[in-house]
Amino acid sequence: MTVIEIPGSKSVTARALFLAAAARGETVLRRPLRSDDSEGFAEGLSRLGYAVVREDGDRVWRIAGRPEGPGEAEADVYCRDGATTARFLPALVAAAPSGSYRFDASAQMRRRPLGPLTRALRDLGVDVTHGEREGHHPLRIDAHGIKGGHLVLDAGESSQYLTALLMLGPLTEEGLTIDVTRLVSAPYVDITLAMMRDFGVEVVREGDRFTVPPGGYRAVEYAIEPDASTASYFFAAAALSPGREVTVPGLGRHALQGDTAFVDVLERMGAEVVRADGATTVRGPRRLRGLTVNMRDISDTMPTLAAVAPYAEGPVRIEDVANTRVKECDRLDACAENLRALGVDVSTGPDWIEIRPGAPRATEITTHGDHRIVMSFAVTGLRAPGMTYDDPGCVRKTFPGFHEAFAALRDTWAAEPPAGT
Ligand SMILES: O=C(O)C1=C[C@@H](OP(=O)(O)O)[C@@H](O)[C@H](O)C1
Ligand SMILES: C=C(OP(=O)(O)O)C(=O)O
Repeated sequence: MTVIEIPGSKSVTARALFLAAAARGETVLRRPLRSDDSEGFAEGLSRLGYAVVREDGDRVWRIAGRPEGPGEAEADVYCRDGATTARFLPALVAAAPSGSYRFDASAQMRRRPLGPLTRALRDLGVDVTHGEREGHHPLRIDAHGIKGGHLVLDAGESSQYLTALLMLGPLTEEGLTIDVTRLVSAPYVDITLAMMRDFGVEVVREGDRFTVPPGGYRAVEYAIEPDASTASYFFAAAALSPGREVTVPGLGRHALQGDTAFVDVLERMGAEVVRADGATTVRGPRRLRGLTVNMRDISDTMPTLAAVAPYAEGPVRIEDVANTRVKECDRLDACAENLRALGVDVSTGPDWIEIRPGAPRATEITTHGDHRIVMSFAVTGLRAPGMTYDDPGCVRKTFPGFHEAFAALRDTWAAEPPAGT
């Protein structure tokens, strides 16, 4: 059995930072993610005048909440590549009684949309000015408090618009009612609702309507669980390796993150999965089956599945993942491009990809600066040694130590025969 310690969840860390910043009192976060995305979020908070103090070798972050709003009346915030930073922080400052805040992001993040969110903020009376292109970074928020009210939101492109508005709700005078017309990545909204509850706010959900009461958050002590999307590479590595087992502590059957359901997909393909209270284990089968799977809820793990798919005995068809085209890169195209370069037969449509069985030959992976493309094809590389990447360092977005951790797993397995052989 190989035990892998996975760094903290990006999504949980970003929400915890938002909620802590807005809460009454001091929040203590244990085991936050330390990566480019979460550092960018914390840096953004510091720029806005919220204090994030690091302790215990950076394993604990203390945040002094400011329910009254940012400490700075004006600030420039650079959101790097992080969509949680680029979409959540404008919502955090929008309810401030006054202030002018400018946001910008990397070229990659500038290409990604946030129009439905900024339109909703305008509907609430916030002054939003887009710098170059409507619905994209850079942008400026001129805040003068938000009364609250009713919104209709299309979150069919990204659930992060809804998360941002839900977390903003308690900071408005009268609260918010949000009717959602479309929603992708729904389990991320469940994370938001569960964490808002932990910080003292109960959102009422009736079908597609979310009612958020006013009143603000309270500070708490909060332990961040390991990142389930990051864990997918290690679970996939086990699934590709007959007789090998990977156990991830801290991600058990009650985990918050929807991406834990990636192991259900591996199970359908033939892997053995054990879901305990405090850990999940995946054991590699002799053979992997092909399948057709809808990944709308867990689309960050689409590239992980695409990268192991050639080793299944039948075709793997992944459906309902149109929004992976507006992530760090167009992930459907990037997966297809790299699989073809490996010699694998692939087809794609507007919202699907189908991968036929093959025998990948190592190549240089074209990453498009996307951490998930690197980490996914590293898994393919377990059976096609010699893989290289045009930008291996882009893993820093969510897991700066990925290459070392993955090499350690490979070395451990190389040194000992698998169980049952
Ligand atoms: O809210 C979040 O933390 C996230 C929501 C998802 O995005 P979309 O809702 O844009 O699919 C996911 O892909 C992203 O990595 C993190
Ligand atoms: C899509 C992702 O990130 P984000 O949208 O938070 O930038 C991701 O981490 O795969």
